[in-house]
Amino acid sequence: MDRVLIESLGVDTVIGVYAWERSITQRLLLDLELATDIRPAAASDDIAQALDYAAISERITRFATENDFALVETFCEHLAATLRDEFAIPWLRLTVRKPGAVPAAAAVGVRIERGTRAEGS
Ligand SMILES: Nc1nc2c(c(=O)[nH]1)N=C([C@H](O)[C@@H](O)CO)CN2
Repeated sequence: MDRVLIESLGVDTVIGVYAWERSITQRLLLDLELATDIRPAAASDDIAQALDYAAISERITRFATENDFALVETFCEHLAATLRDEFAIPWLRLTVRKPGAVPAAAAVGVRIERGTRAEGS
């Protein structure tokens, strides 16, 4: 299956398990691979036939502002379900990094895959 990509999307959200994290926003960096068949979009040259990465990026930004989870895991799981449901995405890989959470690391985070990949993809 083909993929639409969104890389290093920055969003600001309330996220964290500690008390000091509950009253600030922190930046998360997201990478997404979204399975889709690009051939209908390519054949028609019509955005209506495409998985619109701009619309999905806007939805992710809104999701981040509307939620205030403790764990990165919870953010990931709920975001993956929201995107799969609203954009009819059969399979996705989502990586969420929290830069600065562990000062000695460039970033820490979580990667999940949800849904069913087409045969051989
Ligand atoms: N697996 C996880 N471990 C930790 C998380 C998390 O969301 N998932 N969060 C924290 C704290 O909020 C940390 O980011 C503050 O620096 C610690 N471990």
